[in-house]
Amino acid sequence: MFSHNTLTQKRILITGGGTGLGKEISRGLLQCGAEVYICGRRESVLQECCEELSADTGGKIHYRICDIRDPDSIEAMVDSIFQEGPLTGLINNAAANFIAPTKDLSPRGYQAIRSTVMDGSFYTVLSVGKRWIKQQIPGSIVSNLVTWVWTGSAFVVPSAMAKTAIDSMTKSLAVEWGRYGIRVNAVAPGPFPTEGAWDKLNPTGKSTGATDSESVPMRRYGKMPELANLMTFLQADGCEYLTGQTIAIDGGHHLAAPSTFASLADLNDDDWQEIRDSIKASAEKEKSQRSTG
Ligand SMILES: CCCCCCCCC/C=C/C(=O)SCCNC(=O)CCNC(=O)[C@H](O)C(C)(C)COP(=O)(O)OP(=O)(O)OC[C@H]1O[C@@H](n2cnc3c(N)ncnc32)[C@H](O)[C@@H]1OP(=O)(O)O
Ligand SMILES: NC(=O)C1=CN([C@@H]2O[C@H](COP(=O)(O)OP(=O)(O)OC[C@H]3O[C@@H](n4cnc5c(N)ncnc54)[C@H](OP(=O)(O)O)[C@@H]3O)[C@@H](O)[C@H]2O)C=CC1
Repeated sequence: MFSHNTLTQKRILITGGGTGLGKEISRGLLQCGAEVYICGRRESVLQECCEELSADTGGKIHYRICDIRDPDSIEAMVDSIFQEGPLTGLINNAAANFIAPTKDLSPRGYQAIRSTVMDGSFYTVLSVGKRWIKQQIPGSIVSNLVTWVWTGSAFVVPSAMAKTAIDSMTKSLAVEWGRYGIRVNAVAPGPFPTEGAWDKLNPTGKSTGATDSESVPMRRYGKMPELANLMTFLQADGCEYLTGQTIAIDGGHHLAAPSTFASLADLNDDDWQEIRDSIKASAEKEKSQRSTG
């Protein structure tokens, strides 16, 4: 779809780029000639991802350890990247999520999601955007959202709220920063199975609904190269007039309900306990690998 030099001269930071969708988007950007920076909290995961993608693509990929909930950590990361040369693009992809009945959420549970998805994306945009404005460099910001920005979703309320906030940031900043040549867009994927998301959203196989491919009009999950191609298009030159948009890539899912977790209302307390235990086991495994945060 694109040539190997579509993104030559582009230097793109993708948060949470060491796993899942972020890793496959990184692969796509590298195949088109971009230099890529990824970040996350687990050094071993980032290191392995860089080794694998550089061997597979021959492209230039670097990592930074960073907790995007901490604005100082972001500033240090962005500063060190700009010392090697300015970025041309930013992809807000890092996120946190788990399914839970909202009545069972503690303030800390809500904050864990909000601080990553809403605050983390905003802090990163601010850190990169203010440098672009000061240095008079144009740039492309793309946030990885979800179709719940239009539909909402039960049982993942903090995620739906925080993603919707970033949808609003996308529209607002497209206007405020248009005069600096900074484009601000977003994508809203439907289901693209990853270990990280499925461990937190369908841990026991009982939480179908949003994660069920049969309810997608195209009767299949998204394929990673499809999302990587959309991200490449939004980071490439040629359609700079495109800004302030959130583009769905979901096989028509949100136009043909249920693309949400509304159906989980049928689960009982025992189901929810089993789900919570399973999510906790996945989160603890990831935490034991963290270098920060
Ligand atoms: C359209 C179709 C699309 C199809 C479907 C796809 C939709 C995609 C939309 C978005 C998808 C994603 O974002 S998927 C991304 C998945 N990846 C991740 O989540 C990676 C990052 N995750 C994490 O860091 C952790 O898992 C997470 C728990 C969120 C945060 O870790 P922390 O160390 O910061 O926090 P902890 O101390 O463990 O927990 C903080 C509080 O949260 C509570 N908590 C933790 N798990 C809980 C649970 N299951 N139920 C209730 N509460 C829970 C704890 O009890 C704590 O509260 P107290 O008890 O009060 O202390
Ligand atoms: N999979 C799907 O079907 C869909 C996914 N999405 C979106 O795609 C994105 C990627 O999800 P997916 O790949 O499935 O899930 P993953 O769990 O694989 O990705 C989340 C990434 O974010 C990083 N991360 C989480 N918290 C922080 C933090 N505080 N600081 C820095 N990095 C952090 C994680 O790394 P680490 O733990 O090392 O910090 C991890 O690499 C998310 O924004 C998600 O909402 C949207 C719609 C559908």
